[in-house]
Amino acid sequence: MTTSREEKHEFKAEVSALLRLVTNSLYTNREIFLRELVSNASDALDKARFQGLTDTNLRDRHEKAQIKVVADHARGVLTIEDTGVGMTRDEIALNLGTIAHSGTLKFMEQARAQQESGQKPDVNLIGQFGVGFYSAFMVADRIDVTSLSAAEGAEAVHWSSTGDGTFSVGPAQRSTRGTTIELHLKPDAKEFLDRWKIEGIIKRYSNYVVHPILLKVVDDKGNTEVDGKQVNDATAFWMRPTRELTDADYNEFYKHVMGGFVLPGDEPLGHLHLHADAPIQFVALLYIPGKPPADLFQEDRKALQLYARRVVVMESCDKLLPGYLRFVRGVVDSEDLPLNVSREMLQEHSALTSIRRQLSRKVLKLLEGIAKDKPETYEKIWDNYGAVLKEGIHTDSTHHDDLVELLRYRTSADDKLVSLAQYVETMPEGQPAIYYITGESLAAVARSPHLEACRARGYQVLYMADPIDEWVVQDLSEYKGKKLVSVTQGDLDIPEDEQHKHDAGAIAAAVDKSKQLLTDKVKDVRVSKRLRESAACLVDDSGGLSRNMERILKMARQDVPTRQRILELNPEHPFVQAVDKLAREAPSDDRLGTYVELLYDQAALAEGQVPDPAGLLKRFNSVLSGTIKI
Ligand SMILES: Nc1ncnc2c1ncn2[C@@H]1O[C@H](COP(=O)(O)OP(=O)(O)OP(=O)(O)O)[C@@H](O)[C@H]1O
Repeated sequence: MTTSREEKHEFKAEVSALLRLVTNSLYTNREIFLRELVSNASDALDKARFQGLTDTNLRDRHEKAQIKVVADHARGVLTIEDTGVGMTRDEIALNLGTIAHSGTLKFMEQARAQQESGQKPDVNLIGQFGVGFYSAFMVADRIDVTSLSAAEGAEAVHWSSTGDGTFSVGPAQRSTRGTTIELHLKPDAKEFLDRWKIEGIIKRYSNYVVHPILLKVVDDKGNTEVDGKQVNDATAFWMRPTRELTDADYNEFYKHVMGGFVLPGDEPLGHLHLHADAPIQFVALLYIPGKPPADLFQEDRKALQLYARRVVVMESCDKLLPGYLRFVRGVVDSEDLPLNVSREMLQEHSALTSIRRQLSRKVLKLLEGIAKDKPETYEKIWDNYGAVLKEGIHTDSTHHDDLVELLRYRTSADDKLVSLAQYVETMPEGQPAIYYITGESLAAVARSPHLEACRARGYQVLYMADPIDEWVVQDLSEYKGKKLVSVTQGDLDIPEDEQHKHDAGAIAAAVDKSKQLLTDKVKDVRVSKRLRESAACLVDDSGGLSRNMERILKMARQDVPTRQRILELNPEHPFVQAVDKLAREAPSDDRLGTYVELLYDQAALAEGQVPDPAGLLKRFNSVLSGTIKI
């Protein structure tokens, strides 16, 4: 709805809080405000270009796409102007007064957490949270926005605020579509009128913006000093031939892809620059980010940018790579995509499927190459994205074998990551299977008694501590003819060494007594082949859900029944032997109940669980008091 009156509005509470933070406490890196406003202008130009392809009624359809930055020393005003889609009255009040998405809150949470831990809130990442516009209040004590929407019939609108909790919206004069943002610079921010400073900032942060950024400078007497000098490159970086580009160039463009800024030390761990001709013609420039993007596990995460002949057609297109490669960021530009269709139709276009097929293969090849030639870099990739990549084992049967070769695990041998190929190569002679253990964390699996027999035989056990590993092992029953065997499930079939050979009836009395006394706690009791030092452990049946899987499903609020487990006793353990002796010689001795319970307690404790702490203490003390002789 349009109205000719000037109206005052209050910012939504979270915007006010954000503004207080931005205007009062952040004085490092103030220059990023320009990057944010230029990026908004560029987005608005992209939108206009895209809408103009299908909407013949769009205002100023053939208007030249450009961004103008005007430094007016006489007025003390810095202006950023674009010929983009503009905003209607309703849009301006919504976009610059409330928050259409949850970005502000997330940004505030992060800033607050930084403040609480004694750090300065990092304003640099403000753009990643979708609240970049407000960063302009770091340098301006008043902002005037004039905009004319490209929509048919829209009227020009003026927005103004001093960032103090309110803003006003009213009519304006403007004849061509686009947006002008006037920053009335604070007395201590006049440096942002300096020509060289502005050029430096634009080159640093916005060089790869594909629209020309033109600079005009007016001196303090009102004379034009510079008129319309183009400051940025304004070329599509990805169209340049690979042979002309250096690693430094690629790293620069990486910053652009990541939204203009990356944290210190965040250099891409690899990149892929692909010029493909058949069956679809496209160029892709993809990066493996040095630091995991914050939205990696969010539904609305960013994906690759899709261009059709240098025009952005989708800011974030998740059809170009499978979900398990979602950490890859970059640009895809195709000659073969129709420009004059809706976004929905584009999403379903067959060219995307073909591009996705090629990109998936190439990214996996890139990873394979890094794993082979730069194992240390690959370890970083694995630590950052291994849990995401593993999803592919379960979801992508086409690339199953390639993905299996990319798997890395820490093992019971040491802290190094190994591939399955390395594991098999270094297996001692006679080792019949590949052993693994799944659990809640690396620390938890490392102290598990289930590893004892494998350790004693010199067999490495793969540590699987990501929830997704439970699905991986379901889809990977064997590798190079060797079965993958869980050390926590089933009757572990490890060849026994001479020293530890014992017959199944070795501790028959202890086993029988435990079965009898623990009927409501365990499904069965048996002699263990996997224990060497510990007295007892709990194992799962072979097949069926593992204990860890049960835990994961319960955390995901799925209704899974708790299955009873099997208690295994170590026939070489003195406590087990003592219980066995007592059970044979005095089967009705009252103490047997306590001892057998204690065996069960130990097994549960080894897994970090104490089902009955009070009972455990009582049992513990009754045994201790019996042993201390004064
Ligand atoms: N120059 C402009 N032309 C048209 N719309 C604009 C312009 N500047 C801002 N807007 C609108 O205001 C909204 C809020 O801008 P803001 O910079 O705060 O966040 P954002 O642009 O959504 O996030 P990000 O900067 O991370 O892309 C934008 O999404 C856009 O709709």
